[in-house]
Amino acid sequence: MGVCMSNTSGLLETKKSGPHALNPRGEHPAIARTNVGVPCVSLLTQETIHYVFNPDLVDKEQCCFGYSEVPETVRRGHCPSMFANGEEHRRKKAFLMDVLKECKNRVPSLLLKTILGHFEEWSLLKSVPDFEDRVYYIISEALTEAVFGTKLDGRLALTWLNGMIQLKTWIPMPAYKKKHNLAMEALPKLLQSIGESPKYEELTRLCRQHSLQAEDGMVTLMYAVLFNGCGAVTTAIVTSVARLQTILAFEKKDLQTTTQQVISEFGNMTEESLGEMRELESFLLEVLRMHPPVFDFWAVAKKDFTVSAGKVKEEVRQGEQLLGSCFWAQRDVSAFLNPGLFRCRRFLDDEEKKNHLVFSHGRFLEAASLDNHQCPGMGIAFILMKATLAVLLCYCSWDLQDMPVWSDMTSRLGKPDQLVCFTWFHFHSAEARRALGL
Ligand code: HEM
Repeated sequence: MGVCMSNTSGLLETKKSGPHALNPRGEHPAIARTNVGVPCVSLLTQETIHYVFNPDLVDKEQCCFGYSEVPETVRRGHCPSMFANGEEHRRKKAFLMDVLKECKNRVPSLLLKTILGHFEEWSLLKSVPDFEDRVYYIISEALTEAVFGTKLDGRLALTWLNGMIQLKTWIPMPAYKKKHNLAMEALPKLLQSIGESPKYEELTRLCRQHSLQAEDGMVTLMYAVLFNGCGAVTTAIVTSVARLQTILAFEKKDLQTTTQQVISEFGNMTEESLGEMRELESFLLEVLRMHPPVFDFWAVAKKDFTVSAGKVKEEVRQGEQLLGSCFWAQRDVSAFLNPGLFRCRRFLDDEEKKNHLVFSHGRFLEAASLDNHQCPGMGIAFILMKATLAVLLCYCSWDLQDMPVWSDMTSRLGKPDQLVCFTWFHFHSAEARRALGL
């Protein structure tokens, strides 16, 4: 079961093969000892991945994802909620959950307003080569306006995001270093905009209520919104647009018709009407099953324990790194028939299947809480993803530059290998405004 490899060769293999490095012979092990840049015990099935979610057994390593890290220079030494443990995590998560709860009902209308403005602008362009970045601008403008009362500069936010993660290696990485320097320069500008935002006083009051220093709270919130939130949502939208290209024509037509029916019935896009778009939801869940934006969940054993899967057992020692592979757990044949096949209606035909999704750092149907690291932004994420895709499906036309192909490169976060670009884009703006009562 053990694979002897140095950190450097392990890292290079992981960079080359992504999650396939964990399953090189296609044997689908439940547990594997390997080296992906650091030695780790990887957990690859529905049965074993849950050990990585158990705070009684594991802790988060401060600001590290196994072989990579978020250096203190891009977070002013503060520790975002997803890397915090125990009491610090509880305080930070409680603060974030309060903020997200307060702003959620503003998200649909702010998003639609932002989408209309951007799509009208895209329509005037000859082509949209930077489609991926432009989705990030839409999502971050809408979400930052909901949270801070003013939109933060999307380009600055993306510069910060793109330079945040650094590899732990001696190999010189000039491209990473350059992005890191740009991210460091973006950070004070973003914090300044937040300091001048209409909601700043209210947010710092909330920080005090949760015993957080203002800057600690703001960096934590910025990370949650721009990294956890906008990063993952943008990726899922881009992957969905690529997937729309690969499904059968009648399946795409069905998605369009059923979404259009809901819009006609409600005449708007609110949490309620979005909740009725069940075909679109099943399509999205299938995108997130096959192409989760976060492939790997990392943790460190805080005591010795045994991981078991049927007859297979592995002793884990305190201090060892664990890697829960969301990518493989969501391709586990014990839960999903033909897991390598993209099936739009998989979650419509069988609702129970949702229990086996773990892309939110735990069971999809289990709520986020102060005692777990599960994503507290799922409600908002589905509003953002469904509303954007509904407008794209019902009121836009485009052509992709390349037929999407997936070799599951970790750096692409679930998106196809090549950048997703439009050779042309048209937005039926008047029709959209009429249908949505805008
Ligand atoms: C499809 C979209 C999304 C996916 C797939 C996703 C997934 C995840 C995952 C896997 C984690 C755990 C990361 C880890 O601990 O290693 C996480 C945490 C988190 N997410 Fe999301 N997320 C999404 C959208 C959002 C949105 C829209 C927000 C905010 C509005 C958000 C806020 C957070 C926060 C604050 C955490 C940290 C939780 C904690 O500290 O316990 N996420 N998310």
